[in-house]
Amino acid sequence: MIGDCEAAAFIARNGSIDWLCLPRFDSDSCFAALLGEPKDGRWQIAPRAPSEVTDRRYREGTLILETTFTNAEGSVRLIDFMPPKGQASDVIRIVVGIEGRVRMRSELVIRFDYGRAIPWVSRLENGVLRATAGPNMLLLRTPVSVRGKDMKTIGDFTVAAGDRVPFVLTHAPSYLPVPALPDPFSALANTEQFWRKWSSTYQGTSKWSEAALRSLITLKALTFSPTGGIVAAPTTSLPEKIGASRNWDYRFCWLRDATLTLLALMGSGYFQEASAWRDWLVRAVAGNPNQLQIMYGVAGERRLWEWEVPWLRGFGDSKPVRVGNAAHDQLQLDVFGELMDALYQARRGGLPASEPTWDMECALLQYLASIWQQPDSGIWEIRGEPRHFTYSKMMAWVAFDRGIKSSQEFDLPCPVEDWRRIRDDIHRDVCANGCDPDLGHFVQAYGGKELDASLLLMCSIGFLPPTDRRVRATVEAIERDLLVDGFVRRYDTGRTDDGLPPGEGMFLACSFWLADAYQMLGRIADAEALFERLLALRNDLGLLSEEYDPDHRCLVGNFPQAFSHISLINTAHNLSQAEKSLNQRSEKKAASD
Ligand SMILES: OC[C@H]1O[C@H](O[C@H]2O[C@H](CO)[C@@H](O)[C@H](O)[C@H]2O)[C@H](O)[C@@H](O)[C@@H]1O
Repeated sequence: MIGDCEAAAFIARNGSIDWLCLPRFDSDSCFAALLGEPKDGRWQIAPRAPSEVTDRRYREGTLILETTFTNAEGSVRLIDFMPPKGQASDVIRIVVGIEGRVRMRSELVIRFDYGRAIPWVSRLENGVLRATAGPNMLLLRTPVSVRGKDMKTIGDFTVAAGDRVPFVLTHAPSYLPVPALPDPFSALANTEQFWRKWSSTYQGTSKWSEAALRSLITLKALTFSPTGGIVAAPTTSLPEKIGASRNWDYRFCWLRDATLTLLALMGSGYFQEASAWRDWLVRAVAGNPNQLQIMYGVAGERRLWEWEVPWLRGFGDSKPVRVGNAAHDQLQLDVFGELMDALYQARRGGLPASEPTWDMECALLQYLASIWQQPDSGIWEIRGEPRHFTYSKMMAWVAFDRGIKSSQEFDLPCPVEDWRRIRDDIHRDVCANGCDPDLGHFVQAYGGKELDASLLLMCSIGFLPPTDRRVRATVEAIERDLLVDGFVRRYDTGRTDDGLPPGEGMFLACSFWLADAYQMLGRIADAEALFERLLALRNDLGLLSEEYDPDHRCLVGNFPQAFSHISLINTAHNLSQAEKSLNQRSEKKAASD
């Protein structure tokens, strides 16, 4: 992935940009080969003769991708990046000759509207190629001579050691004048400086700092900088099981994912992003609390209607390809808890507020008081009948708990006696109905026997201490029933009616939560071993998707997913804290001996 903090492009190992939506993450795509075929739009730059990728990496601390191809003719490096967006969105590709004389080809297939709209291509006086379709325009500038063939734009060229051949692709509205196109070499220097400066804020010193920093850079890339909104992932419909139908559009801002991002950013010293997100949140949820949505568009849009794209065959034939997300109008009680917790943590972290949020928080809790007893769709957004999910109720408890703490610690007025009473009622209700007396552990939903990995969070949210026998029993039951190859399923899709055919990968965020639960239970060696195994699942560039398929040994689901990267950062911090305290304890002991 490369990106400009407003959109992201995905580059395959064969040098082909197979996914790109411009100018926003959630715009219609102009390259959709990832979800279909090359004819659905892509841009490949690669050696003409068969070659191998001998190296692929990000420049240190940046989102600038370098891919090195080697073949019998020599070796070239392809540098791909998107400069932080200025007037227009640009994708810049520079081919650098390393050894020999390598014959190269650029093959550009522009298809707007998710692969459907073939643009009208013309050449401007200055040699720039212009592709126009409806409201969109893409401009290509390169010293390479390009020609049209079979509805593609082809450019053949040869690169000798030391040569640098640039390509600049710029998006702009078709009804505006052609924007100034950037100089590719100074754009490279500026982009490198931008990311290096951003990365230098992170002061992590543990053995996991490098992994955490890569995840932080990924979260930054998922942040829509004009508004501060954070998308769950920049892709749609990458399947949770190859060939199946659990394919969703993640190019929106979930309150849950984004709130956890806020905490991970603040914990890593990134207060500016955290504060931009908090301001986004306050704008998005402003209004009547009974209209609160669980997700919004990057600028706070509310209408995220879901539709299917029948002409795209889907990644690995996984149909349907969906745009929009019907989960946007579900009731998910946990988001109230995540919101109240984030705003409480923001206060504790001293995050400056652009607007006071306390009145809004009071209104949210007043509304939650009237609905917490309702069934909901839960953290996993089931599409079956709403139920009384145990974790949703625990998070309703969190909402009141953090409201009370905010009021007490920051001297904010509230009906504290009422809130205390409701908080305690919810706790009693969860312990009475969410914990099965025969099994001795918590269960997914009231009255059921099923397990759910969200229950792993009950200690870290403060609902019960790690010493509680029901907590230990729940972790042990999850180890027994939800682990496959040591990784965690969120629930058993064969036994929980989620409205969908069963079968999906191991949920990576839940696997990190198990490592956190181990750490809280004092099982540090287990926690570290699981964390190391999870790190090993990252692709060669340090990126994680939503899930992992242990049978096919591949990442599945949308990519890269904020939820997975947030969890990685949090677990890295938890484990390094645990190591620090262990070291301090042994130092103290050594001193007293
Ligand atoms: O699997 C069913 C649901 O999957 C998606 O939701 C998941 O992703 C969200 C964004 O990262 C996350 O907040 C949620 O907890 C996950 O379950 C999908 O967006 C839903 O529409 C779908 O029902």
